[in-house]
Amino acid sequence: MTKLRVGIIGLGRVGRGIIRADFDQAGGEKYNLCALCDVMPENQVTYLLANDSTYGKPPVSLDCENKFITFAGKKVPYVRGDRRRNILGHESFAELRDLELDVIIDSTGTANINDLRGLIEQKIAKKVLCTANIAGIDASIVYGVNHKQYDPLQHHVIAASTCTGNAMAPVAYILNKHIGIDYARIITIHPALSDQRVLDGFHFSVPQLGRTCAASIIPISTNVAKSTALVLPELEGKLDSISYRVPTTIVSAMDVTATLSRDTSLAECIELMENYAQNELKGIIDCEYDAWGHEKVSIDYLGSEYSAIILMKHLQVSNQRHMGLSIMHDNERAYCCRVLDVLGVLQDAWVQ
Ligand SMILES: NC(=O)c1ccc[n+]([C@@H]2O[C@H](COP(=O)([O-])OP(=O)(O)OC[C@H]3O[C@@H](n4cnc5c(N)ncnc54)[C@H](O)[C@@H]3O)[C@@H](O)[C@H]2O)c1
Repeated sequence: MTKLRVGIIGLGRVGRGIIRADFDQAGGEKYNLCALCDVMPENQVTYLLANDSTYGKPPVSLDCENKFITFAGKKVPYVRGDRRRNILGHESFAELRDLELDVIIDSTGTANINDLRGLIEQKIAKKVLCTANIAGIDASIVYGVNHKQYDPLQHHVIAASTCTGNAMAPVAYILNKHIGIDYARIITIHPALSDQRVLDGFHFSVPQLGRTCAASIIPISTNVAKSTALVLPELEGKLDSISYRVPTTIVSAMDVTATLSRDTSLAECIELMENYAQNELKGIIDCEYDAWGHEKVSIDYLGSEYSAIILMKHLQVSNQRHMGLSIMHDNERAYCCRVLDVLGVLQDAWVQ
């Protein structure tokens, strides 16, 4: 099978994480990486790829020269450009067009739907895969939950949902399919992200994200309820969510309290989760039973590729209808692995 020609715009935590996940999983051979783009100069991107404060050194040698980043000897064209300033007709994007990409991943966090459709209209790529659920996309895909609904003829601008959407949706899918969810409140305890300030300062849209990130637990609204309902529309209106940003760098926790639609038992719920973890959602969810009788802490899940790790000791059912669920996930690593999985879905269904 011909490998898709893939480009990535936005080489931040997620953009670089996608490249790294591909090298870890398949020596960089899963897809044909043909273009990289960010506002940074290529030597800074290379420096950040080679020196990752969270994951350490990558499993590949890196180098750079004018307009190329080299991975283990393979030269990948690098385009320095700011899509916000002038994507359409801008010289740097003409360079991208010449690379004849099949799919471009947008992991900038700054795109709107017009930007993304523009990439297709201007023939920069045939499909766009975005790392956020922005308004107006053709489909949001959570691998393991709704990836079989991908339709290459209808879906051109696709999102691989969000990190928390990928953690919540598989578990919600299991519960809703077999027991039913009347209502759930989802609390995410999320590590700091690059949209926060190191010290008090200006934040263009959420003032509390402008507060010193290491000094506070910062409550903010989050889209995890919406992201889950996007792939499980039957849950629309039944979910609420809030996020607390905490001063850690990686691994997110999720605490869910759900009212179920029928009576159940802890034993039934354990069996359900175990069954999916070993079969239909193998590699996507994991049931965690501690280490030598001791509970792990968030950093112990660094590098985990599971979308959701269910802390089985904290799975609770009370009064047969109320469920408490604790989940952990490596918000970068697991998400980047799912982006690769969604790319695989696009590749398997490639018709152009
Ligand atoms: N960090 C996570 O855990 C995580 C997980 C899942 C999804 N996401 C989503 O992925 C997106 C990126 O998140 P991130 O954490 O990697 O952010 P980041 O700030 O680390 O990276 C964004 C990168 O995009 C570049 N960029 C921004 N605007 C650009 C433009 N107009 N043209 C070219 N390059 C541009 C920036 O220079 C930066 O390198 C966000 O939408 C975020 O919500 C993040």
